[in-house]
Amino acid sequence: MIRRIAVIGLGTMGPGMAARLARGGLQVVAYDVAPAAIERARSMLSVAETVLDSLDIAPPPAGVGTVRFTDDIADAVSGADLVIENVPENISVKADVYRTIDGLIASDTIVASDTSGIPITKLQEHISHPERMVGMHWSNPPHIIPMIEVIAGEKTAPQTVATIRDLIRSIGLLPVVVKKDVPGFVENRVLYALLREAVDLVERGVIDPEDLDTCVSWGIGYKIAVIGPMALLDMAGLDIYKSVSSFLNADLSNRDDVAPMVLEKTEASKFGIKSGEGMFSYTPEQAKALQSERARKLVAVRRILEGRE
Ligand SMILES: NC(=O)C1=CN([C@@H]2O[C@H](COP(=O)(O)OP(=O)(O)OC[C@H]3O[C@@H](n4cnc5c(N)ncnc54)[C@H](O)[C@@H]3O)[C@@H](O)[C@H]2O)C=CC1
Ligand SMILES: Cc1ncc(C=O)c(C(=O)O)c1O
Repeated sequence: MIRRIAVIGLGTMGPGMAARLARGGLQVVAYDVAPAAIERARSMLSVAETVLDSLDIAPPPAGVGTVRFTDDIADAVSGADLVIENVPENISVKADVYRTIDGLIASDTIVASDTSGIPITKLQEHISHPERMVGMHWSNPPHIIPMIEVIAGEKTAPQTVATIRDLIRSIGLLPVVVKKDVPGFVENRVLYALLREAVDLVERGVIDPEDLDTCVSWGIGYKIAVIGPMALLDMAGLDIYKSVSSFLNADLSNRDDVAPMVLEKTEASKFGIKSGEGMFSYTPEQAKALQSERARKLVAVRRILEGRE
């Protein structure tokens, strides 16, 4: 039974995840190596709680469902039934965390990674009880998107997968168990196929970035929220898909390295909203306004999709 959860790493993903778990009645202890990240996470927590209210996700009874922040990793993980690791997407950074917590947790504590796509089998090499390690891949923003992928590595015990799947269900979220530990799992394989083509089209001057977003959001995104890709094939007709894919697949980007446009921007520390500039530019005020506007729209769409409006 999972009651107490340690969330390790409070950057983009950690705070919303902590808020959503607490709303599900779990006792969360949240830790980051950077004091500034802890401070930022504290303020993000109340923003996420307001969004959870607008999704009508009822608060748990008083006394359960709390988030406590700590700057001590031993304090964070001691007594935890589940540790969710949310540190940067880098095997050696993640391995350091696993090594640090290895001696601090019980042998049956589950260690989940929110990795975007590092195979769980690789991460398991760095922990002494690999049967208790599992992928638990949330989607950003984690307090709003209900789907979470659950991935077993080669050494993950089936019971570990079942426990995490049941936990996700028990707090009203939607687990999807991925059957093979492939890089990127399923969500990011699909997303990165789309992003590779989108970046390539902008880089080749086929379309401007703003128009690319209009085309994809209104042409594909809006539709795909209602009709998934497999159902869409049937709606369009497999005969049409066969004809178009027979000439188009060979023309799609098959780049197997990072696009120069992305390398150029990241080398200039243009990471997107978090640094004020990426594909577009953002003042701090614009970034804040954009975040609440996006949350408001995602909540409205989700309420409709769930048949609550
Ligand atoms: N950004 C996204 O949209 C998504 C990211 N992910 C995955 O979640 C993980 C975290 O991603 P983000 O939150 O975006 O990263 P981030 O870079 O925004 O935050 C990472 C946090 O980890 C902290 N950190 C670094 N080393 C640490 C350590 N040894 N102990 C404790 N904290 C440490 C950093 O101070 C930072 O606050 C990555 O594996 C990423 O691929 C998964 C889903 C979506
Ligand atoms: C660009 C990008 N990369 C990874 C992830 C998740 O792992 C996301 C997301 O959840 O939105 C993303 O947008």
